[in-house]
Amino acid sequence: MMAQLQFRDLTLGYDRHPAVHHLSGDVAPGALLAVVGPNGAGKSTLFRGIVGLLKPLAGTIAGLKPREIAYLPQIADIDRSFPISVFDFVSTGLWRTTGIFGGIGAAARQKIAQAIAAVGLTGFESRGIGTLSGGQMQRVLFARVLLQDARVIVLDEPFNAMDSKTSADLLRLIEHWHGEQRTVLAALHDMDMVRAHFPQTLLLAREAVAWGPTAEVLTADNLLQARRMCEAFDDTAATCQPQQRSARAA
Ligand SMILES: Nc1ncnc2c1ncn2[C@@H]1O[C@H](COP(=O)(O)OP(=O)(O)OP(=O)(O)O)[C@@H](O)[C@H]1O
Repeated sequence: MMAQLQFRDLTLGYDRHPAVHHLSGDVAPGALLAVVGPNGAGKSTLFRGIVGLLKPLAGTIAGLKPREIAYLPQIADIDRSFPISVFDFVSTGLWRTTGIFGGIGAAARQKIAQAIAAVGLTGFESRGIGTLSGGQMQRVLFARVLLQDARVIVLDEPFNAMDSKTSADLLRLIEHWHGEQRTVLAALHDMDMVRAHFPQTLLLAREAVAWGPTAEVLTADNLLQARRMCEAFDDTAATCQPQQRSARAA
């Protein structure tokens, strides 16, 4: 089956400084893939590349177009001072079908209400997003993803600072998406959760340390190697020139 996402010698970064380096691999349709690694390993950077917020410095990402992918950014990346209600924020999940200035009809309103209900926030529709707790805001982000109805879903630390009830509720939603054969990628730090619920794992430390079945990836050796590689990585290094790359591969 055709891969849903294909990375080929992908380098992503900022101001010509690589943050994800020479990543190659395929994400199969229906995969439930955890992306793990120490702080600064490049997980968010990879996700920004997948959803088109960052252009590759080198290499390629092929497969679905960014607008076909639903993205849950890290909660810290959301400007919650923006005066928008829960209902209106969740409704932006329909932009792909309605356009930014498209009207919202009765059927769409019902879908939005259903998405808000599915994450347990009925009654919060007219609240400003700035008045929500962190866990409530995370549920709002999930409702927006739900509404996008995308084949590929990319979740950046979806369980950050969340109580166990909220985590369990949202994990059920992810498992439901997996049951519907959607492809889900999630950046996570909780290795017990990854081992229990995510069949595939990519361990990242600027480069891929290991990628495959979770039990084979999350070994003590691989985790130690990932930590060492992140600590040793030179944040100020420039992107490799093509001739340097082929010399490395030789
Ligand atoms: N907007 C940016 N401008 C410059 N450098 C950035 C930017 N965003 C991230 N970086 C750098 O890119 C590297 C990878 O960061 P990234 O946020 O992708 O890591 P991460 O694995 O998601 O980390 P964490 O687990 O802490 O969220 C880090 O060295 C970081 O400082």
